[in-house]
Formats: sequence, structure tokens, C-alpha cells
Amino acid sequence: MRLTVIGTGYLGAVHAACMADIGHDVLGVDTDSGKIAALAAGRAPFFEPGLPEILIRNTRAGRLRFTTSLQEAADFADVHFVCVGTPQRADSLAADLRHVEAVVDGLAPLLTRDSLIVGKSTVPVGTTRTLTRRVTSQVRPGVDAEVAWNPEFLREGFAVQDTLRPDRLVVGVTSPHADRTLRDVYEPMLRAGVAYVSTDPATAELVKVAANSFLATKISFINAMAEVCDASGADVVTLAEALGHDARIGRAFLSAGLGFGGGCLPKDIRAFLARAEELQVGEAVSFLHQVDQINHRQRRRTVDLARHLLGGEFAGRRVAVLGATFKPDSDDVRDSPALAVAAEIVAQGADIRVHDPEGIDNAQLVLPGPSYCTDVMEACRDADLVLHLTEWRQYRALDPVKLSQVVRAPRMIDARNALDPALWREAGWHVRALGRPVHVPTPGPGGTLRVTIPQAGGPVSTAPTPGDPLSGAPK
Ligand SMILES: NC(=O)c1ccc[n+]([C@@H]2O[C@H](COP(=O)([O-])OP(=O)(O)OC[C@H]3O[C@@H](n4cnc5c(N)ncnc54)[C@H](O)[C@@H]3O)[C@@H](O)[C@H]2O)c1
Ligand SMILES: O=c1ccn([C@@H]2O[C@H](COP(=O)(O)OP(=O)(O)O[C@H]3O[C@H](CO)[C@@H](O)[C@H](O)[C@H]3O)[C@@H](O)[C@H]2O)c(=O)[nH]1
Repeated sequence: MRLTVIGTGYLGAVHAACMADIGHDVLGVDTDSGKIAALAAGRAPFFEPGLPEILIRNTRAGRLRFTTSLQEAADFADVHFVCVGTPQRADSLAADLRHVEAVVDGLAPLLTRDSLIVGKSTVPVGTTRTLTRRVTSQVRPGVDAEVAWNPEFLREGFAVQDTLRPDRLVVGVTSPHADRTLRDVYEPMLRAGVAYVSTDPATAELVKVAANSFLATKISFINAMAEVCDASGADVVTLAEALGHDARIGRAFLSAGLGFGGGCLPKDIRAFLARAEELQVGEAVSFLHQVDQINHRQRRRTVDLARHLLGGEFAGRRVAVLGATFKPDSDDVRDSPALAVAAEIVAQGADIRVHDPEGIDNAQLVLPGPSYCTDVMEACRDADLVLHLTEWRQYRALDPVKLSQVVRAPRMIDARNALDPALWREAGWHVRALGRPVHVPTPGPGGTLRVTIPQAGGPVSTAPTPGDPLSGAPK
């Protein structure tokens, strides 16, 4: 089949390449000519594992082409996927639909054949209905254009495999023709047994927003438990493991730490809150305000713990920041918890050096102040504190002994609960993490294990100390 994919960012570039990979003739369209030039040359304009390979394969095979021309798109196919951004509005929690509207306003008058416009962007429930009116009022006489919604559930870092082997396909359609067309598009997946849920557009739109709200709620739930762990001496990692053994709960999305960020979960729960208010059911989903607040509190708790470990002041202290992206295996820094923490400690006077395997270019655009290092050792040189903020696998492979030789003081906050604390402590590191008790293997006098920090001098207690922001110990 011939398809167009309009909007070739993190979602659209992958969708276009994967649709070509399953045999369709695909034309990708974007207003960003730099992105289109890169894609046309078979180069991924962002870091996504597996994307370069399928881009090269399919552009070379002639099944995948790119353009900035909507006219070319209208001429090329009668099935058009819309994958443009729906960010949070600057003036409210609501989604900004201007890009989606620009696409349908641009495309509808150009259509000369009956067409199907399939939205994949994440939109507020009710959008398909509004867009249908918009399209119908702009198409030429005699041309029939239907709008359907087919939300996307891919995760960055796994985008190619999630697109080629999704957990489910959800389509919101208003005619048997649209349903048949989408079944044809996804025929290889359906043959492989992927679940296909065909429903009305409102339900399809809502599935997406509900899924992201549920995932965000799970993360904030475990982060709320982490706070209770800090107050009571319990361990959130063991708690999550034990909860996860219950098949009704599951271990996924129960990793406590710095919380969620990215271009999806944060703005999607806020847009849902705004849409629910419009529908006068704001109270029904008002818990999402708390989900958002709990999430942001983890950033503040991490900054507070860092300041505490540095003796109450960031000024004059050097801090190494490991990780800038919102998650590993992506270069995306949109609403990155790591960068938010980095920005705050810079604002409080720390001298920071940031390392990230793939996100430095994007991070520099958002937070231009700090030094960025391509080498972890360089980032950690003379650091008074190391913050592990994004759990890239490279950081799990670090040698704590070697790293302890370059820092000023071997202090670490593992804000993603992803490192092996025993390994780091054996190498002389003082390791702290949200939701985890301070590990005291052999209590010394007064129940306090003392570790001598080389170079910087001064003992660091691994037991809770007065004013410790995570401590449940009496102050
Ligand atoms: N990123 C993800 O993992 C993911 C997953 C599922 C759903 N989504 C949803 O998909 C949508 C896109 O997200 P994204 O992360 O790919 O955003 P993005 O910003 O990476 O990509 C959007 C692209 O649309 C282009 N664009 C904007 N206006 C255009 C227009 N009028 N015509 C053509 N192109 C235009 C931009 O230049 C950009 O390349 C959002 O609604 C998002 O919530 C994203
Ligand atoms: O147990 C967990 C799991 C995730 N996160 C954080 O949550 C954020 C989002 O992670 P993830 O959901 O894996 O990344 P995204 O690529 O943003 O994917 C989400 O958002 C996409 C866009 O809507 C959806 O398509 C996906 O299904 C949905 O998982 C990241 O900051 C993670 O660090 C945690 O803190 N703890």
C-alpha cells in the first residue's frame, strides 16, 4: 500500500521506516527541512536503537522517501498518518493541537481522491470528532475524507521493536472501510497474532491517555512508597520486587527513583486533567494532580539529599552528573528529571560536569551553562559528589575502584536505584538512594559505620545524620 507519514520526529520517523519495512511504499513529510534531508539520506536525526538500520535498508530499497511538500503527500497516497507533536500549551495544562490542525488544514483542500487521515499523535478525547468537522468543511466537492485515530504506544529506546511487534493495535474508526484499510496496513502484525482492538474514535483516543495515566500513577505510587520507606527504614527496591511477584500488580513501572519525564507521560497526564475539566469530570481524575506532584517531589528530594551530603551548601562544590536524558537509550531531554536536578543545583551554586552517552547535544540546548564531558572519568574528576541520574548501562559497568581514584570524595547518589550498592560500598563509596535505608554492614561504636574519604579528608557517616532529608531517625 501507499502511505504517507506526516511529522517525522521520534514517533513519525520510526513509524515511516517500520511501515516501509513491512512492505508499504511510504512518503515521510515534515516541515523541518534539515530532518527531511537527513532522513532522505538514510540518516536518523535522533538516537534510537535499530532505526539507522531500517532507514538505510528501506531508503535504499526505494520503499521509503521523504519530502517537505504536503502537495506531494496528497498526490502520493490516500492513507495519511499524522504524527506531529502535541506539546503542553504554554498558558495551561492542555495539549496544544496547533500542529495537528495545521496538517489537516493543509492537507484537506489538496485531496483529490477519497482518503483516510489516521491520527497517531496523542490527543484529548474528542479530537477526532472536531477534526472530522474541520476536514469535511475543507475538502473539495465530491471528495470524501474520513478521520480515524490509531494511537501509538511505542517507548523511546524500544521504538522499532514496539512498532513492529506491538502489544496491541488500537483503532478508532467510524466506517467499515476505515477498519478494513487499517487491517490491511497492519496485516503482517495481525498475521503474527497481535491483538487488534477496533472501536470508536473517542475510546481509541482515551485508551492512549488512560494507558499513560496508569503508567504514571504506578511510578508515582512506588515513589510515594519510597518516601514512606525513607521515613520508616524500609527498602523500596525489595518492596517493589515483592509487590511485583503478585501477577495482578506486576513488577513493570515500579522502579522508584527520580520519577518520570520525557515528551509523553508528564504532558499527557496534564492534558488529560485539562480535558476532564472541560468535560466537567475533573474531580474524577484529580488524583493525577497528585501523581504529577509526587513525581516532581522526587527531583526536590534528590537535590535536598545532595545538598545534605555536601554539608548543606552547593557553593564551591563540584558535582558530577551522570545522565542528562529522560531515560537511557534515547537522546531525548524533554522534561528530563536529570536535567531538572542539574539545573537546580547549578542555580544553587554548584560547579557541575555532565556526562551522557547520547544526550549532550540536546542537553546543551536546554541547559547551556555547565561543562559537558564525553568521558565519565573526566566528568567525575575532583567531584565532591557523583549523581547517577539516568540509568544508562554504561554506568552500571563502571569500575567503582577506578572512579574513586579520580573524585575528591567517593560520595554517590544513585537516584535511579540501578547500581549495586554493595559493590560500590566495598570500593569505599558512600552510596545513598531515595527509598533505601543506609546500609550499615558492621556497626561501629554508637551504631555508626565510619568510612574515611581519601583526599578530601573528613569521615562520612553512612548512618542517618541529623537533618538527613531521607532519614526517619529522630532529628
Ligand atoms: N515520542 C514517543 O515516544 C511517542 C510515542 C507515542 C506517541 N507519541 C505522540 O506522538 C506525537 C509526536 O511526538 P514526537 O515525540 O514524535 O514529537 P517530535 O517533536 O519528535 O516530532 C514531531 C514532528 O512533527 C513535525 N511537524 C510539526 N508541524 C508539522 C506540520 N505542520 N507538518 C509536518 N510536520 C510537522 C516537527 O517538525 C517534528 O519533526 C505526540 O502527540 C506524542 O505525544 C510520541
Ligand atoms: O518504573 C519506572 C519506569 C519508568 N520510569 C520513568 O518514566 C519515564 C517514561 O519512561 P517510558 O514510559 O519507558 O518512556 P516513554 O518512551 O516516554 O514511553 C511512554 O510514553 C510513550 C508516549 O506516549 C508511550 O507510547 C509509551 O507506551 C510510554 O511507556 C522515564 O523518565 C523513566 O525513567 C520510572 O521512573 N520508573
